[in-house]
Amino acid sequence: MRITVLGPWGAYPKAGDATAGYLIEYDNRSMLVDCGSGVLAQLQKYKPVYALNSVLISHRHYDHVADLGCLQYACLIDADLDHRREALPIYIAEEPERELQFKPMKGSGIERIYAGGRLTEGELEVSFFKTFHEAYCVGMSFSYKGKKAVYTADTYYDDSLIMHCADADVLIAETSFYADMKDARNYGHMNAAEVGRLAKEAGVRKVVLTHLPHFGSVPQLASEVADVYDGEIVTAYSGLNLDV
Ligand SMILES: Nc1ccn([C@@H]2O[C@@H]3COP(=O)(O)O[C@H]3[C@H]2O)c(=O)n1
Repeated sequence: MRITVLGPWGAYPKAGDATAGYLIEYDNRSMLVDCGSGVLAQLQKYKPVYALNSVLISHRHYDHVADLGCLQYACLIDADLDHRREALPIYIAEEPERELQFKPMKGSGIERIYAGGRLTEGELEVSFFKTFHEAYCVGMSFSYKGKKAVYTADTYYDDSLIMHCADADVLIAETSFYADMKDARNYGHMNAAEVGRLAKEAGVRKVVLTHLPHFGSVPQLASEVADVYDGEIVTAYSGLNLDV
């Protein structure tokens, strides 16, 4: 599978860029993971919106869903133009007892995903695990032909994340704060030292730092992760390809 980063920023996009969004391509299929601000514009650098087969949303914070309504409009227009024959399934993480915020539209459908759940699409298996954030949020583990990629989505550090990330070929980890931000947990996020610890304890082969902060010096994050973790470290940017 090939993962392309569409947006590496937390909170809001830098000029011309995007917040959380990842394109996963496998077996001639395309899955969008998170749909933050600017993601639709980034996506279309690589393929038309009607080429998407499914969408997964980790949680309903704006920097992960800001472009979702516009994505639904694109599906509506594509359906009217006959570019899209099947409704695009949009899977949104939400607690079982809560109503889903987004409503289906012509061209797209809305379905629920939750921690402990699974989704199988061809040879791609996705399992969802609980993360620790202000909104209900799921991390995602992708298995394809013996390879494993994990996306933490938004979370503070918790030892329970280790088993979900264990032995991943690639860990895409939110790295919202610098190592000296000891109370990252209070914001529902990880600092760079905690990302290093997670990558090390889980024994992952490569860690990709994402959900990047708008302050400080972003390259410093990788050196702070490297103080703890010996494997390969890449700081995400829009257009980064990860072949897993
Ligand atoms: N003191 C703060 C507070 C918040 N933030 C960012 O704002 C984002 C709000 O949505 P989120 O998904 O919880 O991620 C937060 C941080 O990236 C931040 O970078 N610094």
